[in-house]
Amino acid sequence: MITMKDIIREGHPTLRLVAKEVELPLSKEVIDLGHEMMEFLVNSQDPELAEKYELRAGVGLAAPQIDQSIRMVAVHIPGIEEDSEDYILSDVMVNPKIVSHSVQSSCLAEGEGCLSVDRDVPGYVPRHSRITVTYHDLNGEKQKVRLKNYAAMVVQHEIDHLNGVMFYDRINEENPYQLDEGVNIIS
Ligand SMILES: CNC(=O)c1cccc(C)c1Nc1nc(N2CCN(c3ccccc3Cl)CC2)nc(N2CSC[C@H]2C(=O)NC)n1
Ligand code: NI
Repeated sequence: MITMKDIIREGHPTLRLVAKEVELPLSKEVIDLGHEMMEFLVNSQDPELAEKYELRAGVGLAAPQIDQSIRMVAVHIPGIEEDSEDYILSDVMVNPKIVSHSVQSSCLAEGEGCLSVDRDVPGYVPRHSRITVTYHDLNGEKQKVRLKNYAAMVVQHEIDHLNGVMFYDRINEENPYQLDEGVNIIS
């Protein structure tokens, strides 16, 4: 199982690489890795398991974060309602591609955190408010999803990892809480 020791931290060169496209059909190794990445997110959100294995909670994980420079991310985004079993989005995305996006931008009101960044980096991270993403799932099926709000922020954060981009690259250096005209804040 993946634990925090498998997650590389900022400064590790792999985080700044452009990850390679995954060959189709998917190999057993890639499929197994995808399931392990999803298992990490599920475990990290379970209070007992997170404590037992000292996992930091996350809703997204990109393969480069476990030093595998391939284009695969896992997202496991719970509904906001307490203890609701339904998830806004839970899937492993192979070769995810943003095929269209809104002109409008949004950012998370509380900023962003990253499992590869062991410090608090305050500031708004402006991203596309809405995105349409195509990807292959672990069954090799082509998927197309339209995302907005929190899920759209998370998926863009993870796709950034596939292009060597860290969330703080997008924070305005002069004024981290700079808000351009029309940027929507998601709380
Ligand atoms: C600096 N301020 C902040 O971090 C921040 C501060 C407040 C609110 C938000 C909303 C913030 N922002 C932020 N909060 C999250 N979590 C909220 C808590 N949650 C979680 C925690 C415990 C159990 C189950 C779960 Cl579900 C895990 C996920 N996650 C991300 N990101 C950025 S996109 C990828 C995603 C990620 O997984 N990061 C590790 N950002
Ligand atoms: Ni991250």
